[in-house]
Amino acid sequence: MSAFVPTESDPFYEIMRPPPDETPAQMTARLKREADAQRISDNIDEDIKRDRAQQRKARKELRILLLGQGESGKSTTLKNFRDDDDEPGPSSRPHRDSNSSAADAFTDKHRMLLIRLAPLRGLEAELKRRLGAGAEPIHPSAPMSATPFDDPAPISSPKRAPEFFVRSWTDAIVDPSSFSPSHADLDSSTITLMTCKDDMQALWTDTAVQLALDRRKVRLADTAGFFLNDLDRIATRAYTATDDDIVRARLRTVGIQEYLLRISDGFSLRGGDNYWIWKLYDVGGCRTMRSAWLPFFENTDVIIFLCPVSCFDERLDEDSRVNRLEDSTLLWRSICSSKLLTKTQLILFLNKCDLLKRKLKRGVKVKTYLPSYGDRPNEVMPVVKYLREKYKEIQKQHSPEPRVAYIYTTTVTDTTATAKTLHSIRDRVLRENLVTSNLV
Ligand SMILES: Nc1nc2c(ncn2[C@@H]2O[C@H](COP(=O)(O)OP(=O)(O)OP(=O)(O)O)[C@@H](O)[C@H]2O)c(=O)[nH]1
Ligand SMILES: [Mg+2]
Repeated sequence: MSAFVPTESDPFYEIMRPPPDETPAQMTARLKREADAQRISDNIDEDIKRDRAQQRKARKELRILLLGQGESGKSTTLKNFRDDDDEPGPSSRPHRDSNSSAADAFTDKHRMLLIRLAPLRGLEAELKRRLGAGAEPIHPSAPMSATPFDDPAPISSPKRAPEFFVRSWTDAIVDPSSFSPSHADLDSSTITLMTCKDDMQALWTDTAVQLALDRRKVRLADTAGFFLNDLDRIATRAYTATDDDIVRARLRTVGIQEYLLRISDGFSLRGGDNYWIWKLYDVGGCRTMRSAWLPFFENTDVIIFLCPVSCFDERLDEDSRVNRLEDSTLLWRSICSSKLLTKTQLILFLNKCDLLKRKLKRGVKVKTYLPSYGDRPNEVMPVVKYLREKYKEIQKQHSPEPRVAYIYTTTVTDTTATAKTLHSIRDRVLRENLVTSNLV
């Protein structure tokens, strides 16, 4: 620890200035006194923090922060905290229409489809208006730090942050019936979608269109919020959103959102009276939003950090010069080394394993983008193992105090598998916090 050395601009300079005739021995003694005072002050801060944590735990309250870069799957993980037993249905691949026009040329038929589908542009604008800022694409910005929260200067109260939303836990538990036509007015958007359904299907299954997409390496089916295979089910009057639809829908998180969940001590969301309150904080992950994270570090018991492992060849939307995996690694290192988070339980999700599998199958080589991967096999298991070791090592090296590594490989759009992961996490988190709060 470095001792406090006053500068001339410091208001206490006159009082704290070393005496002009200080001998080396006096200086050593003074520095020791100052270091001791600093240590006592640090210990008091620590005690206050521990007391607050104990009080929260005595109230059976836990604060959990979801962190990770934009599109890493934080909000999707949150949706999985819904205690719903419905199995998601499998989605089918697009079948190509063998009767469609000549393989690789656009014709009058395509031009006609474009004209007939024009109302969808108006529909898109209307939906964006209703959904707000989260539906807008990010525009690339000037270079920004990956970890703006490392600079402790601009701490602002979360309550005063302009983009802070508080939601109740009933909002987090989405009621599918609220999507049914009896509740939602069958407005012009629904009607436009129904009217355009056949034309959208004709365009999507058209061989020339599919070939053009292949040629331009546009992989729509891998992109967020892909629903074109499900038009028959979705573009209808009776459409009700399924669990699978909810986790695949994409809306950027703007600012920080708070959700409250009641978690039973019996490790089930639908428990008896004996429950914990979990306060979950979902943050916007792109670089422009990360400075808002810092105020939430102070009293956080658990962090679930998402690293999308499929992103090794992708770049950030907000800064196209930055590789996504590198950004995620920088973030993880900074979270691990943060002094404010020394006592925080870190849970790492190596997410988007399904997309990693598809990408490797297409022949994209990890080594090209991550030279340190070397000559290991270009397959899912070795890639995941490599990243797991890498992230585990970062945690070990950078944590101010030793802590357990909780690492899960996930595909958070797979609600069945994620339910099992979250169940195991609930179990571990509750057990650990019951122990630290002396409740067992
Ligand atoms: N295939 C696949 N898609 C995923 C997975 N995890 C998330 N997604 C999709 O990726 C998109 C982004 O996920 P979000 O949960 O919105 O990401 P986020 O981290 O909340 O992003 P920001 O709010 O911008 O910080 C959504 O369309 C998800 O459906 C995954 O494991 N596999
Ligand atoms: Mg989000």
